[in-house]
Amino acid sequence: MTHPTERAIDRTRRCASMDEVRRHIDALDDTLVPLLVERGGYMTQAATLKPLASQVRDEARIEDIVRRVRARAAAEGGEPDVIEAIYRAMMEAFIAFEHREFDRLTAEGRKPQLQQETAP
Ligand SMILES: O=C(O)C(=O)C[C@]1(C(=O)O)C=C[C@@H](O)C=C1
Repeated sequence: MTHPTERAIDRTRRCASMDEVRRHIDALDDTLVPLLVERGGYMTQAATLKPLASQVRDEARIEDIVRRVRARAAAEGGEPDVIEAIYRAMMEAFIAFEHREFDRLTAEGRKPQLQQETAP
C-alpha cells in the first residue's frame, strides 16, 4: 500500500502566484504528453493484433481499467471521479485512433489474421 507521504497529492507544491501554478502544470504536461504518446503506440499494436474491427472497443477491459485507475487515484489522494472522467474521455479518443490504425493497416495489407479469414 502507498505510504501517506508518498502520495502524489502530497507532491503538489504550494504556489504564491498563478505564474508559479502554471509553471508546475506545464512541467507536469511535459511528463504526461510523452507518456500518452507512448500509450497510443500500443493502440497501433492492438490494431495489428485484433483480427476484427468489432474487437477494437472492449467494454469489459474499459471497465477493468476504470476500476483500477479509480483505486489508484484514491490511493494517491486524488479524486476518483475526476480520474474516471479523464480516462473515459482518453479511451474514447484512443478507440477512435485504434479504429483509424485498424483501417490503415488493413488497407496496407498488414493484417495477416484478417487476410487468412477472408481468403477464398
Ligand atoms: O486493451 C485493449 O484492447 C485496447 O485496445 C486498449 C484500450 C485502452 O485505451 O486501454 C483501447 C480500446 C479498448 O476498448 C480497451 C482498452
